[in-house]
Amino acid sequence: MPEIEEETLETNSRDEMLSPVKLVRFQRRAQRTDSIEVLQRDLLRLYANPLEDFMDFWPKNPSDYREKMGRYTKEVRKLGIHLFGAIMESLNLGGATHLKENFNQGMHMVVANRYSPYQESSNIKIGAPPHSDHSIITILLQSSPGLQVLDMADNNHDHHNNGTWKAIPKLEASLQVFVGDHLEVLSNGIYKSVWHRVIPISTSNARISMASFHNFQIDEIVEPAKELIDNDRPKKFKGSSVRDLLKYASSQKPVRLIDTHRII
Ligand SMILES: O=C(O)CCC(=O)C(=O)O
Ligand SMILES: [Fe+2]
Repeated sequence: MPEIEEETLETNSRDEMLSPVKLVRFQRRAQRTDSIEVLQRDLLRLYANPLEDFMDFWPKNPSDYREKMGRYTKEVRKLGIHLFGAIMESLNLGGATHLKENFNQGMHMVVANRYSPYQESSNIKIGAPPHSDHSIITILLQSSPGLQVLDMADNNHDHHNNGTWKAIPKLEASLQVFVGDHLEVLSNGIYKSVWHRVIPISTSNARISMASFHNFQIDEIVEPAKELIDNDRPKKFKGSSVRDLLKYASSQKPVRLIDTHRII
């Protein structure tokens, strides 16, 4: 059976999930069609909204880390807010100020992933197993290729075992934006979250990526917007919070929590 091992090296909060800094060696057994392998990466997770509440907990080394990371998270957050506004407009929810307010006050989690060079001889492979993100949107910066998304074009979205993996190229000076599970819920299934993975890479350099997860607040229940529910499109999901999604993710079930919350 799949299982997860997380080694927490540093933690700082009474609410474990909101611990402002967490350095983790993340290992997960991934079931491939013909074998089981252990996938590993190192990650540093930081919270970044409100920035002034969290920045004091961030690493101090190198000495310009907080300043540079602070600048990046501020800019990426502005972009997230801008994109969320555009997405709301695309759903004819431009006037739903409570949703924008929820997003503005929401959780911004930044995860820096390090995939060390992959050694042919090791039985531990370096990568990230197939998953979708818990976020509303994720904005990703990557140093080198390795990321793949599942093309669901001719596939029922409930079944992530089928479909074709497509490599995402690394484009210079660009960011990638992913739809996460909570946008699928909020949009009542109009936007679909992206199933993705990082395949073991065999370069001599480490691969670094920085994922910014934009969410509502951790205990805010996300439900399909009532404006998007009608006879033709009945309510598709029950509500869930980010905390629910994060807790469930660590239990490593093969389906997404939101799929267990499907009403139709
Ligand atoms: O490293 C990447 O490119 C993606 C990482 C990822 O999917 C995640 O942190 O959720
Ligand atoms: Fe991801």
